[in-house]
Amino acid sequence: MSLETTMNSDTILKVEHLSMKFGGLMAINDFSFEAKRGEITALIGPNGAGKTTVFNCITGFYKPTMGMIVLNQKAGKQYLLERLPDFEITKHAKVARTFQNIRLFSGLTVLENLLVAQHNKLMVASGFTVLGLLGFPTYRKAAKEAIELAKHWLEKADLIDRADDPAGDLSYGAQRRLEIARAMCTGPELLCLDEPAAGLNPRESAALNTLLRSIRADTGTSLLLIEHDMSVVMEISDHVVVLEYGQKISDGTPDHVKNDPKVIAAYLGVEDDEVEDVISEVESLEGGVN
Ligand SMILES: Nc1ncnc2c1ncn2[C@@H]1O[C@H](COP(=O)(O)OP(=O)(O)OP(=O)(O)O)[C@@H](O)[C@H]1O
Repeated sequence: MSLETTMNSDTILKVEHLSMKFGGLMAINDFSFEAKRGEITALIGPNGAGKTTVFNCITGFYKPTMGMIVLNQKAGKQYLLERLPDFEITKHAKVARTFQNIRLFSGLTVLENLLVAQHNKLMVASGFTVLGLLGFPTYRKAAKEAIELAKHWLEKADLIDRADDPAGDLSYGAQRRLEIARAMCTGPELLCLDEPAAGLNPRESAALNTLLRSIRADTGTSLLLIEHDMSVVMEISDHVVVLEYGQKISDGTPDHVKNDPKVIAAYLGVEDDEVEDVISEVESLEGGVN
């Protein structure tokens, strides 16, 4: 489903008045934010704040109780994601995602995982017939291009030397990069990453940051990530949105959010009326250190 509305072309994603209710629990309550094209936007917040629920609404795994989610493609075509089934969100709106738990085909090789991701393209080239098996020229050309694209992303993810190894043999950090490479092979306009740094050691975390930065620099893909690792968030994000109990409590640059009293209070778990005390304590500690 597509529509034409006036929207700033710099905006890739606009979430408006999103609410999601599970029985009596209001997991997301009137949440709005925008992600800019070509930027890395991070969605952060304490455990249970509603981050994964927002992701699931954007990627079609949940249908929100209320609200609108507009995906604004580079060419100007817009999609109301809350009305689309998940496979159309991937295929037409060009939103790809990774999961908190790695979901690779562990028995297939690293390269094969990236070719499976391009299955749709190859099926079209085969005319949905046995032409592929018979080596029809259009299919051969598409298959060659698919391998080239896979190799490109294996280079970017620093996995080219492991192309023929089973994906299950890779280290945890390498599997995370493979998942991202696989998502990039689908040519997404928006890539949603659910805790990409979870469980990574500092070296793997640095390799992940390099990959995400190169995606931002070299492709038109915008990134939206949920992340608990603040060093990753503060280092690579252009824009940070903070959720607490399903509501937005802060929105801005990493520096703005880091110094926002509401965010400090949310992470320290203090009540609103204690925020000022916490801030002055933090400031006096900072004064002491400097
Ligand atoms: N399918 C569901 N059914 C019922 N409640 C749910 C469901 N999914 C999430 N919730 C509830 O919604 C709230 C938000 O959960 P969510 O997983 O979105 O938070 P989160 O910020 O991603 O947390 P974490 O950082 O721990 O992953 C929680 O109270 C959770 O228990």
